Amino acid sequence: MSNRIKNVSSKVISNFWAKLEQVSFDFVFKNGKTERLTHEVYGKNDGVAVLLYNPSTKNVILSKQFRIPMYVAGVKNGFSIEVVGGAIDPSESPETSVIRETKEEVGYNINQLQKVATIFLSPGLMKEQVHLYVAAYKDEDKIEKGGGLASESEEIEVLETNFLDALQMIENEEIIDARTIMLLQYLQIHKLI
Ligand SMILES: Nc1nc2c(ncn2[C@@H]2O[C@H](COP(=O)(O)OP(=O)(O)O[C@H]3O[C@H](CO)[C@@H](O)[C@H](O)[C@@H]3O)[C@@H](O)[C@H]2O)c(=O)[nH]1
Ligand SMILES: [Mg+2]
Repeated sequence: MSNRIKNVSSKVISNFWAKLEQVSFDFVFKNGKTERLTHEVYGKNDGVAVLLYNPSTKNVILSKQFRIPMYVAGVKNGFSIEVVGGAIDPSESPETSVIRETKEEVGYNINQLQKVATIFLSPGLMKEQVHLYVAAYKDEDKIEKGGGLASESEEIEVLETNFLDALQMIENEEIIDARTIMLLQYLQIHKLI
């Protein structure tokens, strides 16, 4: 069963924000037959996402922003309710990236991160791995307005939401981002809030 993938080559189709490659490879099927396949692979740096939760007030911090892929899919006018997250800068560790994204997007200063999982969001298309975290916060940790970076044309609305209301938003399909659903359910399963 070893060495079933041979002669891998890649052609860059687009390299705008992230890279779209056409990857060709010989795939040896279980019956021993080899076929040359070409698949598209998309991705940039790996990503992070974090759900902030306040054990005292039972609130979580979510964000709302425009997502063009969602708009193109004809869903929710493109506005998505999500956890904090984004692409890791090349010089950063995942943890440093979470702390920076949290400040930029929602204005909180967090330091205690709890790792939940590393996931592929769409393994048939994307090579990006996303490192998921939860982090407890207090009201005093709010140090900036948040809202995203104007220099990157980000416009992020910060939503401080009761945890049970957030779970209800999964039920009624107001929240449809996979990372956000996973992390809300993680809090619920582990009774962290
Ligand atoms: N996605 C994307 N973003 C772009 C593009 N051009 C500019 N941007 C800008 O680049 C910034 C990316 O912000 P981040 O917070 O780093 O990323 P994100 O959009 O929140 O997260 C998305 O990408 C992550 C990294 O790949 C993913 O981890 C995450 O799941 C999500 O798809 C945003 O300001 C966005 O407007 C583009 O072609 N595509
Ligand atoms: Mg982001």
